[in-house]
Amino acid sequence: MEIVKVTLYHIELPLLTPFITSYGAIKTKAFYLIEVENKLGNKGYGELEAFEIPDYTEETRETAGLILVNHLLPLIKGVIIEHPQEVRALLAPIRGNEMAKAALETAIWDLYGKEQNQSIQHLIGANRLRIPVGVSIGIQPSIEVLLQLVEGYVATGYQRVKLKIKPGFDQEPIAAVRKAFPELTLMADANSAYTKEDLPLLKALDKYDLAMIEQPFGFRDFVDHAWAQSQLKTRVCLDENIRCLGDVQLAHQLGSCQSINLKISRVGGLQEALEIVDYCQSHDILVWCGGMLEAGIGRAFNLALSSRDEFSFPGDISASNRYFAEDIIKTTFDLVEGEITVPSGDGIGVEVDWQVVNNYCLKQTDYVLID
Ligand SMILES: O=C(O)CCC(=O)c1ccccc1C(=O)O
Ligand SMILES: [Mg+2]
Repeated sequence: MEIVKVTLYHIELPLLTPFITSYGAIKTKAFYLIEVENKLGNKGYGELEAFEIPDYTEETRETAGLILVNHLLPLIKGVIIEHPQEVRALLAPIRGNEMAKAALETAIWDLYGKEQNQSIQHLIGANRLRIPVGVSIGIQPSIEVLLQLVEGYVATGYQRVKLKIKPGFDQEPIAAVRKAFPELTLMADANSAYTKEDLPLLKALDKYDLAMIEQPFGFRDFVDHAWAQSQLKTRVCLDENIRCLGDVQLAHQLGSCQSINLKISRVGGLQEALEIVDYCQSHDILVWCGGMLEAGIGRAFNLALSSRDEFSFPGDISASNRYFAEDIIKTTFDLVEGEITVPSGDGIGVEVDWQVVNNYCLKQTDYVLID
């Protein structure tokens, strides 16, 4: 295939409730929907998931959009792409900027799947029809509110609950949720809110039988995480500082974690994600699918990836109605007995709902890649 046109749709979908982490609050899902078009006029879609503020990783929607347009598109202009696996090497001259790369790469996977009349799920060697999922819960104003929320999600069928924590909101909420739900698969995510000095605090969480604690320390740290993992009973999971397979290898060799939160966007695309899955499988690392509050296209990619057999631990892939009143695709992802059905149509297997896109699109820009 040859990509002859790329369109970016700047979309802002309101979130039903703000999502609050140790570092800030997200009130709307602002992103680019990216459309790639081949010579026949066939189209593929991806999402650029970088947030508005560079407080999760360094990229923002705005910087990633600029990198995509000014530096990535020229690298694919005029290139015949036989398989989406080739895209990563084409984009390699540009350092970092994983979310910009993932947006383009996933859109090309979708287009390739449509050209071949095959689902992404099938293309990546996965075949599970439904996958068990979990929910990630932001920091709440009180323990009572948190308990009510957890109760609601558990009653709805979510098979695992992740609680956001920060200094001052850790022991109490975890103790309370564990007491109310003794059997629940429960974990905590600190989004880098702690330092080495806080180890006693983290050690005190060992008694709550957490499945893991995600990213307690700095977003570029491997050494302190290794030290923490050696002191803790609870598994350490890394999120923010895993940007490529090499980071997973480094973490494994140093003993920085026993689990990886894998996000397609944070590692630069589906191909890198698949190689990370293989490495984790052969090195006894528990790999599971994380989330970026994805809208429908990104969520569909997460479902496809999670339908690989290696994903036994329920990921952060909630149903559409956990975040959105309206989504940009024609189907919704519903929770049925704690599971969500993986899309099976060609490519990513879901159709863009243009009426919704038009309602929430702030700006559309076309880039023509032929002279
Ligand atoms: O439901 C989701 O999409 C995952 C939510 C989540 O935990 C998260 C959301 C925004 C930024 C970072 C994170 C994270 O995994 O740390
Ligand atoms: Mg996280």
